[in-house]
Formats: sequence, structure tokens, C-alpha cells
Amino acid sequence: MRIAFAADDENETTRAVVAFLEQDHEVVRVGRSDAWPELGAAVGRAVAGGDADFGVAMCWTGTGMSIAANKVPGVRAALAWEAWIAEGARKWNDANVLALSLKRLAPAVAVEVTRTFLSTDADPDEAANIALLD
Ligand SMILES: O=C(CO)[C@H](O)[C@H](O)COP(=O)(O)O
Repeated sequence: MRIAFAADDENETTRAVVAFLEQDHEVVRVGRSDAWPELGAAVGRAVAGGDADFGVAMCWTGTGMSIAANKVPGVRAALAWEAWIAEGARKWNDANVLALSLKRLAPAVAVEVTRTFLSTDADPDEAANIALLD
């Protein structure tokens, strides 16, 4: 798949997530500044515009990226900090952008959350609820 990626800082956790993504996906770095509102919106635009299948956006908390991405119509960004949250975000919310804290998640946890997010399908029974978001 094609994954839009942005992070407003780089550390062991961001590098682990990118390395994981690059194993099986085409990673497209988006955004033209270091400002999290611009980077989160860029990830959202890439996904909503069809340039990417999913987005992964990382900032210190993950919250700013999720807010910025969610401002883009068609984006359902989820801030996840453990695999169960990421699984639910896909199953029940059909989330298309994953927001992660690059400061609080250990590299292995961030990778596991990302792996779970990308390998979980949306539950068709939730389609009516998802439609209510638009
Ligand atoms: O977590 C974040 C936003 O939710 C940012 O990463 C954090 O606020 C640092 O950004 P800046 O250096 O621009 O203040």
C-alpha cells in the first residue's frame, strides 16, 4: 500500500515506524514544514485526495497531528497508544489516518500499533455509523 507519513521530530520511535512501513509499503513523506498543523493536514490531504491508502502522522503527543488531519474532509484520524485502540479504530471507525506519540511510545509499541492498524479491516456492520460522520 501507499502510506503518507509525516513527523514533526525524528527519534528512535519515528525511525522504527518508518523502517517497519518500508518493509511492505511505499512510504510517501508529505508536508513542507516542521509545523505539526501543516504536517497533519498534509497527511490528511494525501489520504482524502487518494494519493495514499492510509496515513501515519507522528508528533510529540500525536494529538496535534490527529486534530490537523481530522480537519480535512474525508479523514478519520485516530490517536492510538496500544494495539487494541488501533484495532478498534479500524474495525469500528474505519480510521484512515493513524496518529502516534513519538515521545511516549517505545519503538516496539509504536510498530505494533502501526502493524495492527494496517492489518485490521473495517467492520461492514459499522458502515451506517461511519456514514453518519460525513
Ligand atoms: O505534540 C505536538 C503537537 O500536538 C508537538 O509535537 C509539540 O507541541 C512540539 O511541537 P513544537 O515544537 O512545534 O511546539
